[in-house]
Amino acid sequence: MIAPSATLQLEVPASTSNLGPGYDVLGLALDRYLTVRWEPGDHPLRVELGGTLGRLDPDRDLVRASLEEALGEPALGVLDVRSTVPVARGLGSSAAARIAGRLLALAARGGAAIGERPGPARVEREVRESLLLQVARAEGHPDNAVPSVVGGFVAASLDDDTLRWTPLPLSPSVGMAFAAPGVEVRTDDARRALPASVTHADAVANGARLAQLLAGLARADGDQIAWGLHDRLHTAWRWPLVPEADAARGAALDAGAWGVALSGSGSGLLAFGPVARMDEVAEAMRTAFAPVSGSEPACGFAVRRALVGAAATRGD
Ligand SMILES: Nc1ncnc2c1ncn2[C@@H]1O[C@H](COP(=O)(O)OP(=O)(O)OP(=O)(O)O)[C@@H](O)[C@H]1O
Ligand SMILES: N[C@@H](CCO)C(=O)O
Repeated sequence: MIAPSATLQLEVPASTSNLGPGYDVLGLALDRYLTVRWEPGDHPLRVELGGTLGRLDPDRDLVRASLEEALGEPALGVLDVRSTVPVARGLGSSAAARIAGRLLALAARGGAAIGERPGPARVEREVRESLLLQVARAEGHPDNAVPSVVGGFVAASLDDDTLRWTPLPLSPSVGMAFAAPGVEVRTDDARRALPASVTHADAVANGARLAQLLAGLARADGDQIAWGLHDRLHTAWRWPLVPEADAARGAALDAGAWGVALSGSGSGLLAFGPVARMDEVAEAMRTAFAPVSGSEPACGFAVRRALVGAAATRGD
């Protein structure tokens, strides 16, 4: 049984993924955060959940499960886990939780990953690559894990258990807004909804859109982004899982967005447009989702890219 020698605290940014045709490849860290604090103690680990995690069962917390899996033994003390990332809405909450648990385990074992210096401490390179591989394997895809650990906009792939990733340019003039209905879409379910194969024509068309999307995002070309967001690998099968998705996309476009894609596997949508329009776009989408009755109210907010990935933060 193990507890940290001093309080450990870290934050992990949310991530949106796919961005239309970049299925299982494109990922972007966003400025919503999972914050975790592990305090020493000599009693069995007590988990306290807050923010968007308040409805979850502390006994089945994914941060704790990842921490204890990585430790290989039970943890002691108090684990305070709170989040501003909506759960099962397409913002990579599960990847963030897995990253947090593994980073805490590394720090408790004396790894230099986090917690040794005051203020933000980035993850060391070797530790980072190993962590990325573990989380990408656990998730089954790398497009949430990579941006949440390294920050920014990335392309990532996990082929034959080899992880490759590269940063990508994103113009600061590209604004983004996220909104989701009150119902969740679990990634496992959304992956099961996909066909086993797609046509050659669809694969070619997707590559063409992806290339245009990346060029458009690099230089904030709204028309190019709008054209590039059309996807033929996953969206057609998942869009029907999101109630009022057509209404929310229409509302976003009416409010000035260039284009809209599923965020991750849904149920959230991510809109792109001029930075100055994004509060209104988010509110328009949220309003369109509001009539959907679910476990929680609809949400909507403008988002910005998070340049810094998972990092230690100074405790109180
Ligand atoms: N801290 C946590 N503790 C326990 N379970 C969590 C935690 N964070 C997320 N989860 C679980 O992860 C699941 C959501 O993960 P899922 O991969 O389906 O969606 P997501 O990661 O929020 O979005 P996406 O993968 O589409 O970007 C939920 O079932 C939720 O219970
Ligand atoms: N690329 C993954 C992201 C899920 O967060 C999917 O679309 O299933």
